[in-house]
Amino acid sequence: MTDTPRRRRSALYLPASNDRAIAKARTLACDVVILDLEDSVAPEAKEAARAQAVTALALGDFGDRELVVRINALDTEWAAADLAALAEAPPHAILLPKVNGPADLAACAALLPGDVALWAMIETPAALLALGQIAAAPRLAALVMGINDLAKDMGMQPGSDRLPFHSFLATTVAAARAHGLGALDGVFNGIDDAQGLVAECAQGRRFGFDGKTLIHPSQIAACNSAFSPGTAEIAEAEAIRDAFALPEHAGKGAIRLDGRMVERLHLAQALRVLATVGR
Ligand SMILES: CC(C)(COP(=O)(O)OP(=O)(O)OC[C@H]1O[C@@H](n2cnc3c(N)ncnc32)[C@H](O)[C@@H]1OP(=O)(O)O)[C@@H](O)C(=O)NCCC(=O)NCCSC(=O)C[C@H](O)C(=O)O
Ligand SMILES: [Mg+2]
Repeated sequence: MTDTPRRRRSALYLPASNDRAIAKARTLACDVVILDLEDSVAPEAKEAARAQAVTALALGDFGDRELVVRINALDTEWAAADLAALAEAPPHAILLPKVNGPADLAACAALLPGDVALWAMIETPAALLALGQIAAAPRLAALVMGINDLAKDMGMQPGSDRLPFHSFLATTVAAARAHGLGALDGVFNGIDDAQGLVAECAQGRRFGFDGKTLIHPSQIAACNSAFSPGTAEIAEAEAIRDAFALPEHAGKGAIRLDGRMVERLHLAQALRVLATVGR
């Protein structure tokens, strides 16, 4: 199987109130642009930000980048107007913050234009307890970690290894995989900490995320690199593909390759890696 899901290595948030950032996003190497109407926009700028998001979407020119708008939470005074405005210029997906359970997603989906997907932020304690039901919601296409809000609501101190979050990172990826959804890791707040970013991207990849949400253009290159297969991974995938293609391995489920067992599930994984790099 060589299905190639959409690449979502790097998803850059930007306040929709910031027109310079919107213009810049059209030139950046991120896979996803998330126009934020929520926490990065001050209450007094909410209406202007919404109007700027609609204008940006109508103008387009974002190339292949997937366009997502994070609206305000459903229990705020702004959410209904956000959804109504986006019906005029629909993005690829709407990201709903502060999701507590599947009812929030159903309420949002009922107001969405037909072909717009729904993404859910996993950033409340209630969402962690309802992950399975959230992930099963109709029209949902991706789960996005919200580490800052989780840390706030749970009184947690993430630390550089994010140890208190490990179980949540793993169960979020499990919920996404069980329902065929994308899974994006949370943001790294240290804009000037390049080493810390590299480490956290690598950690997110080990947990199985497709990519990471970002807050600054300077974070994109490291993130794209961390969530792309490296030279060794590509070479290994080619070796597995080539080994299973040998006549002596025809019809075998498991073979020996370089001193270890390789099964057809590894072949499927290898073919997916190769598909992402067009081989
Ligand atoms: C964090 C920032 C406020 C830093 O801003 P600033 O110091 O002004 O940035 P620079 O001077 O370094 O900017 C240089 C140029 O790059 C553009 N820029 C900056 N950030 C972005 C961006 N995110 N996207 C596109 N372009 C960007 C600037 O406009 C400058 O351009 P130019 O003037 O033309 O040279 C700022 O980076 C920022 O606002 N970042 C995004 C913040 C955000 O969206 N936050 C919400 C998401 S995070 C979150 O909520 C996570 C989750 O919910 C949770 O709970 O964890
Ligand atoms: Mg948040």
